[in-house]
Amino acid sequence: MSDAVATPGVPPVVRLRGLKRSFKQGDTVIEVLRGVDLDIMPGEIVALLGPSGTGKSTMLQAVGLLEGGFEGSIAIAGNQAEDMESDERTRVRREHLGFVYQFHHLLPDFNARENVVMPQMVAGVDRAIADQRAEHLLGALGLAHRLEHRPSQLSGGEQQRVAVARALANRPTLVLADEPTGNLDEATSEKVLNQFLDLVRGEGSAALVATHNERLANKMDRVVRLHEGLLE
Ligand SMILES: Nc1ncnc2c1ncn2[C@@H]1O[C@H](COP(=O)(O)OP(=O)(O)OP(=O)(O)O)[C@@H](O)[C@H]1O
Repeated sequence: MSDAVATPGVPPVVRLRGLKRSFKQGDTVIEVLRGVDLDIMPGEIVALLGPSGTGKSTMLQAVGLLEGGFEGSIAIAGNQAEDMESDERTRVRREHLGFVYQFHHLLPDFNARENVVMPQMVAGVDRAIADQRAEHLLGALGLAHRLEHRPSQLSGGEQQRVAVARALANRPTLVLADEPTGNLDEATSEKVLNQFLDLVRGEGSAALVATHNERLANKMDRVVRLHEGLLE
C-alpha cells in the first residue's frame, strides 16, 4: 500500500485496489499481479522498480487503460475504469494520460515540432498554440535547435526527449513511462531522465516510471517495488 498523503477533496491521480493479472503459458498460469494496491497523488512522481519480468509493463498497461483482462479496481483521476466502454476509456486516456516508452515511436516522416504538435491537433488545439507549446517543451528539453529535424536525423537521446515532449503536449494529469531511458547509454540516460523529471515537475504532472535502475529510481519522489506480484 502506498504512503501518499491524501489532499481533502482531490482524488488520487491513480487508485489501484486489488489489481490482479494472470497469463496462461502452455498448461501453466502465471500470476503476474496478485493484488496490487497503489495511490498516486497529483504531482507525485513514483518509480516502479523491479527486475525484468516482474510485471512492471503489465501494471503500466493496466493504469494506461490499454488492455483488459485485469481483476480489481482502477481509478484514474476519480474515473472508475473497470466498467467503462472502450470510447470512455479512450476519453480518459486522452484527457489524463501521456505515454513514454523505451523506444520512442515517433512518426518518422514528421519533424520534432510536428511530432509534438500532432497529439494537440487530435485534441482540437489551435495550430498556432500547438506550435508554441511544442517549441516551449522542446526548448525546455534543450532541443530548440532541432525543431525541424526528423527522428532519423536525431540521436537516441534527442529522440527520447522528443517523445517526452510529445507525452507532455496535452498537459496530462499523469505520465506513464516504461523504461524511458532504457535504450540509452548510462550518461545519456541520466541526463535525459533529469530533464524528464525537471519538466514533469515544472508542468505539475504526476508520473509513474517503470525502471530496473535503482539509482535512477531514487531521483523520484517515491519508490515502490514489485515483488512476487505485490508492491512493497
Ligand atoms: N501477453 C502476454 N502473454 C503471456 N505472458 C505475458 C504477456 N505479457 C506479459 N507476460 C508475462 O508476464 C510477466 C511480466 O511481464 P512484464 O513485461 O510486465 O514484466 P516487466 O517487469 O515489465 O519486464 P521488463 O523489465 O523485462 O520489461 C513475464 O513473465 C511475461 O512473460
